[in-house]
Amino acid sequence: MSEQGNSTLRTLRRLWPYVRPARARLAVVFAATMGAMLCGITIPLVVQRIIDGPITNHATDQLPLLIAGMTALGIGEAMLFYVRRRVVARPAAEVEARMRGDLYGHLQRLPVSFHDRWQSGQLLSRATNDLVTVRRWVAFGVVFIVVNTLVVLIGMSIIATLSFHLFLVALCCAAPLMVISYLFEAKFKVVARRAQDQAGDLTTTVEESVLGIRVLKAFGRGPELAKKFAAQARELRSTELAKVRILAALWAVLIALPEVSIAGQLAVGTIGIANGTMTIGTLVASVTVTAYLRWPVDSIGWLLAETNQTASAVERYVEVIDAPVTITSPAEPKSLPEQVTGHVRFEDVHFSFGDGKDVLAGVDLDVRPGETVALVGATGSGKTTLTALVPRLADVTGGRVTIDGVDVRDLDLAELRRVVGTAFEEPVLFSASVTENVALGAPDVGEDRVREALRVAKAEEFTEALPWGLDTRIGEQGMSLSGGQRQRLALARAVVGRPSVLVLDDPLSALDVHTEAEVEAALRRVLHGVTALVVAHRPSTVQLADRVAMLVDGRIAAVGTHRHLLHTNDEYRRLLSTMDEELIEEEVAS
Ligand SMILES: Nc1ncnc2c1ncn2[C@@H]1O[C@H](COP(=O)(O)OP(=O)(O)OP(=O)(O)O)[C@@H](O)[C@H]1O
Repeated sequence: MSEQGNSTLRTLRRLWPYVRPARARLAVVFAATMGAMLCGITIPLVVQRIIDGPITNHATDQLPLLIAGMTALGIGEAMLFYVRRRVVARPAAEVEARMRGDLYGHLQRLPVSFHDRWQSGQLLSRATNDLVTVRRWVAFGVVFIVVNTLVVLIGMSIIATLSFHLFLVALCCAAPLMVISYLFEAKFKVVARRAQDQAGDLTTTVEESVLGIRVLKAFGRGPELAKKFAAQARELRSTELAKVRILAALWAVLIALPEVSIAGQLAVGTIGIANGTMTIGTLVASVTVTAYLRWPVDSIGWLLAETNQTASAVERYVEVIDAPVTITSPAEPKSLPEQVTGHVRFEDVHFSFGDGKDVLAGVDLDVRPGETVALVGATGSGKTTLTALVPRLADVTGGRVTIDGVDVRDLDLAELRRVVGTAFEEPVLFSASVTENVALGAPDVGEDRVREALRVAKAEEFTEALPWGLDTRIGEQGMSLSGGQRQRLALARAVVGRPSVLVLDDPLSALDVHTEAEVEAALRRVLHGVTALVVAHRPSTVQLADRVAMLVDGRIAAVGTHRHLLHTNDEYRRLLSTMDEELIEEEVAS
């Protein structure tokens, strides 16, 4: 078998764990399909008996039996095809569902760094289009490629037993089929993979433009993105057309070959009948078998296409499913003390995104229990990266982060994330009720705890005023809520599990003065009694903190109270001046 064919088989073998549980029912499908095809291909032999018997001999005594046999074969074929159709749907759908479930679970376990690298449209197309291709192949492709190949072999054997000369004619037409299929497979696989990747890119563009519709409208960039979409769609169309061209050429040959075979057999058979070396029944049976083989032969082209397309789909699937889950719970996790104080320490912490550049180059920071430390630094200085290390959204590449003296990597992930509450710069909300969105922070809490969290985050009033109160389904991305409302819901989510440590990545970002005041008030309450590390882009956030840590060149350049740093540190003053000139002047004057 060709290298290409080998790699296709190797790839398809990855389906086995998913197909295994459905193997009994798939075996029934195979048996029913094979049985149906065998019934069909046996009918010409009965025709031969009728022609060479009752018709040639003008004797009808055997006719009822032969007609009954033929009818039984026809009914058997129909019933077995019925069984195939009835049985096949469920195992194929189960294979698809299991694969999709695994993919989804794996995507959840994969680290944030994986999702940073992969376009969501590519992941989406793998979870949808590619798995539909797999289901179709399991239900249809794999069954018929095996059954039809066997039927072609059986058909050829029948022709061989009928007449060696007719068999030679049929074989001469079958040989080019093998060569063409071989050439076709290599070519089609490349184009099929390209089409699937391009479909993924197209999905990404659609997804990005839907999610970013406000930005696109605000900046009038819709037409530009439409152009990008049209270009990608054109590219995909031309790849699809290339696929069609390859298939069309193959089909032309596959359709022509049986016709040539029938013509050749009629020529050779007629000479045989004239010479008395062949019966009419033999020729009719051979031609009928060849005609019956038309569908199995014709179908081989697109079944190979489907097989290649499925191999590409599986290849794309395993690219994701084989991606290593690098952030996991240790085999023997350590425990935190019963009363967690929330003492967070960064000890000589280094971090690199794998490009050889240290974003964090030896960070030492001690956040005492119950203290709020604001993290400031120039844009791109690594503030978000530093905060991500506490709940292990990323792992340090050097040094360690500890909570109450225990390295976060030694803790069970579920326990760590129970202890550490997180809110991000972009307060993502899901298309679910207010309660469900908040309870995402601690799934096993009851409604009273959700209400308490909403109260703390100053979100109770507006959520209760929603049409169905806390049961109101808030739109995708929380679009039906204002920025300040979304921020407060994200804060409620961060505190609902009563964490000992809070990590907040710029919770006042992109708010207007009015909503900023509301969220700030919420923050004051949220921060009370927990250890908090808060990324600050605004002087107002800085003022909420007990101390401020300034990140410069991957290290903490200064730590102290806001007032102290303001009076003693030029760089801090410079940094803050980029945030709010007026506020600094007021402070310095006082
Ligand atoms: N996934 C990534 N891969 C490679 N580099 C990254 C990645 N994410 C961030 N960086 C780089 O790491 C550096 C620190 O980024 P980070 O987001 O932590 O900065 P920040 O201080 O939070 O910035 P800002 O104040 O603008 O939010 C930046 O130079 C950024 O370009």
